[in-house]
Amino acid sequence: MNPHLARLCDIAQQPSRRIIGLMSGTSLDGLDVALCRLHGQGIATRLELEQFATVPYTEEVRHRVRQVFAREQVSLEYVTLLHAWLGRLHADMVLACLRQWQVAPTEIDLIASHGQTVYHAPAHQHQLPDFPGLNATLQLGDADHLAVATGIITFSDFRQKHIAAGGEGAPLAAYGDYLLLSSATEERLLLNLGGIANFTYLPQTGADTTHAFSTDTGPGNTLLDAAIRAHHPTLSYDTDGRLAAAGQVHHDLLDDLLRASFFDAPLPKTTGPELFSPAYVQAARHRTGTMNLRLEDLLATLVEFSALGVARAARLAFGPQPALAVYVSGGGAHNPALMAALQRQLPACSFATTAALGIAPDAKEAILFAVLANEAVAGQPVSIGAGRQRVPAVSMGKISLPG
Ligand SMILES: Nc1ncnc2c1ncn2[C@@H]1O[C@H](COP(=O)(O)OP(=O)(O)OP(=O)(O)O)[C@@H](O)[C@H]1O
Ligand SMILES: CC(=O)N[C@H]1[C@@H]2OC[C@@H](O2)[C@@H](O)[C@@H]1O[C@H](C)C(=O)O
Repeated sequence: MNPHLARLCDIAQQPSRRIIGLMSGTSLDGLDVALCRLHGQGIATRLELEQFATVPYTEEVRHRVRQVFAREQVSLEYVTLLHAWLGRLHADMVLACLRQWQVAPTEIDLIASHGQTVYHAPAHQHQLPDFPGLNATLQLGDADHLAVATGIITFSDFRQKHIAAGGEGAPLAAYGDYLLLSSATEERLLLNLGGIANFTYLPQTGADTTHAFSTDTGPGNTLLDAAIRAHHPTLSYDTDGRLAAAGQVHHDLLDDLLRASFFDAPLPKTTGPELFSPAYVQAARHRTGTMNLRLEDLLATLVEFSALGVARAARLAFGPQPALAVYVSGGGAHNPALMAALQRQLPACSFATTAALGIAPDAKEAILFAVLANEAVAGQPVSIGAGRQRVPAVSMGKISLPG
């Protein structure tokens, strides 16, 4: 037997595994690296987050990713090179973290690498007649580079199996959220405010997965970050939402932003910066004569837009006045202007961060991919939701062996 496969069998039979989860999302802020110890599998999974770091992307990395990110037309040569280059970059970042944490690569069982999303194309969004009904998504950063450079067996490209089995490739959060955070005593909404916002609904049913689901809701931080970058190229975000808090919502612009059919489409659904782009905001500003809006007012309007996206999805799912315990994760949890807008839009909900449930809000998405790899080696495929909201029961991730 290939010794790496023998090692994988051993790893699958261990009572606990040390898995590094990697996530680099739509904000292009950096690579999230979560060193997790996962005990058991399935609904009995228990997480210890041993270490976490966000290794920032330099301006050069961001520039390179933006050459292809969410663009319909790109150089195929550039995409090809970026795939290998990001794989190596992520490997170097992991090795640097391990050195800093004084952990040898041989002490790690697996890496679970999400890769860098560069294009997300659910059928409802691309509507291309050549590919009717086809969902597709592309993450770059080939995992063979991670496996070879670190010597650690690496799982990657998790989204493709979800699509192959009938999903849109996202959000995958439902699986990990269900395994780590479902409760028999509380109905929960786990809201992630990344570049794109999404939530997972976990009914108060403990092990019954029939009514759980996750969906994207629209923009999270992506339009806010783009707006501030256009005015202050050296800033990557509106720190603590200070500028947004000093602005006024422009209601005509807000109404225009809400025109996208995405907001009325049934749940669950996914989206990305392909739709919610600076060009989308520019078009709405042209139509509403708000090209000269103060930055503060633009940010206040975009904050309200993100919050309304979440509220609309919650109302579609739970009726006019959702009353749920909401636990927030992702970078938007650090933006008080966004959190205040959410509380205004969903007054009957209570808000806390996932820290209240023992999950560091900035680490949650990277942890989710570690959980998916843990399930792929040691678990059973779990079916979540029912009807349209059902997500396929599959194990996800492709395997890269180090040699
Ligand atoms: N102190 C802060 N004040 C305001 N916003 C903040 C703060 N800290 C982080 N953010 C926001 O969070 C963003 C990063 O969020 P996160 O890392 O969750 O995104 P991501 O993982 O790239 O996105 P996605 O979940 O869509 O893949 C930043 O770009 C910024 O907009
Ligand atoms: C295609 C893609 O990378 N989608 C991301 C993105 O970031 C947030 C939202 O859009 C979510 O659908 C997804 O990530 C999380 C981790 C998910 O799959 O649950």
